[in-house]
Amino acid sequence: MTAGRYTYLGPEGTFTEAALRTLPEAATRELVPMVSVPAAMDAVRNGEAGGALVPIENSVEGGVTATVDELASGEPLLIYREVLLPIAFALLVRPGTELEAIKTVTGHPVAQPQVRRWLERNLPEAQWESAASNADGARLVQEGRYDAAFAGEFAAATYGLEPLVTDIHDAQHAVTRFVLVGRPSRPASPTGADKTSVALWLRSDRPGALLEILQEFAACGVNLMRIESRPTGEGIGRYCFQIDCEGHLADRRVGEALMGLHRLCSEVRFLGSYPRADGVRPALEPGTTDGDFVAAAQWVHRSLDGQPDGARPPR
Ligand SMILES: O=C(O)C(=O)Cc1ccccc1
Repeated sequence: MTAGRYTYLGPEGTFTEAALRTLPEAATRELVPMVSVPAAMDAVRNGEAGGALVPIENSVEGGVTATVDELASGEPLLIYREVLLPIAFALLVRPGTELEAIKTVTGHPVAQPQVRRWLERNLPEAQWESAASNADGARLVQEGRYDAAFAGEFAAATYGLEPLVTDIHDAQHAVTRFVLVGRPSRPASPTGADKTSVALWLRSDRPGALLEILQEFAACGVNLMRIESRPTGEGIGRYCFQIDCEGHLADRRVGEALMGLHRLCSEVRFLGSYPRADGVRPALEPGTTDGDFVAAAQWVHRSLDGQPDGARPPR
């Protein structure tokens, strides 16, 4: 039963797997590790899996480009959930390896900026090589390709390694955000603490084009949580923007802002409205509640019907 299957960035022992296992429904699903983010997402596109968990951004390094680009291209997928996971790395080695013997280290490219200072201080001569994921780095150490890998301490047992150093993180409170994507269908109902993601392409390259987009959010009182630009591959200066904002598409202020984007952009791809992992409810600006938008629309209709509001003194 493929709908019950969830893929994730593998192999076994990634932070992504740890994040996936925090979801209650993971206990009843078949969890299938994939070799890359695109492979995990394509399995959903072609119906082999009902969902995929992939890393999307990190509080130190920013966007995970493979995920950001996959969401903007190919068959559309929607985000249904997000998971936040605090990240601390362990330096995993084959049993008996000592720190002085380490000449090569590996890990996911997003891991490197999170351990850079630790490496400079403790292994200044070691050569870094990127792996497809942190657990894949651990697998490569097991195979003898590298001397050490930065990964979750929990990955050690899976690959017959031992944690030589634990709790490595240059920045305190480093957090990675993961998203559960599925084929497009109705977004989950609003919870009051939601987030909405879109990808957009500007209609033309002219002064103020991006400002016009941002003004739509500002005018509707919608707070932005992430904005990222990615090259489209169509030439220097051609960008796709991805934006996360507070609120659900069903919230009037969000719907109005996105309608503005639809008018202004050559393309807007809705990437989902889903509950915020931190459960934080937005602080609304005066005049931006659902009731305010409904009252404004009713006022327009009353005016068109020849029933203006009660006599107000002219200003
Ligand atoms: O899930 C993993 O282990 C990954 O390789 C992706 C990643 C990279 C850095 C921090 C968290 C997740």
